[in-house]
Amino acid sequence: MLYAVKMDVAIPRDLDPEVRADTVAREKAYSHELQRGGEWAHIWRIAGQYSNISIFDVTDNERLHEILWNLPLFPFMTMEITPLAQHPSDIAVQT
Ligand SMILES: O=C(O)CC1=CCC(=O)O1
Repeated sequence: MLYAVKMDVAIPRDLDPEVRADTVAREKAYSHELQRGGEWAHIWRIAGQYSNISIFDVTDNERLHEILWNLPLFPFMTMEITPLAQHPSDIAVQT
């Protein structure tokens, strides 16, 4: 199942700089691991914002929840999740 996830990051300005750097580094490593495994299919920066739009290719809602819940930056994010279905006009899937 495919999902588009918009993640808006808001790290408190008074967070200890070492904790911030460690959390961001762990977020990157976690994301890379999931990208290599194929479940985090795309990640795009939204220009001018500390936000991204990502595409996840996962088995079900529970797996998506598990992935998102375990993001190191999860406590500092708000998310908007959109389930995706094939579009009938997509030439890649027309028969
Ligand atoms: O910077 C972001 O948009 C948050 C984030 C998600 C994966 C990652 O490495 O950073």
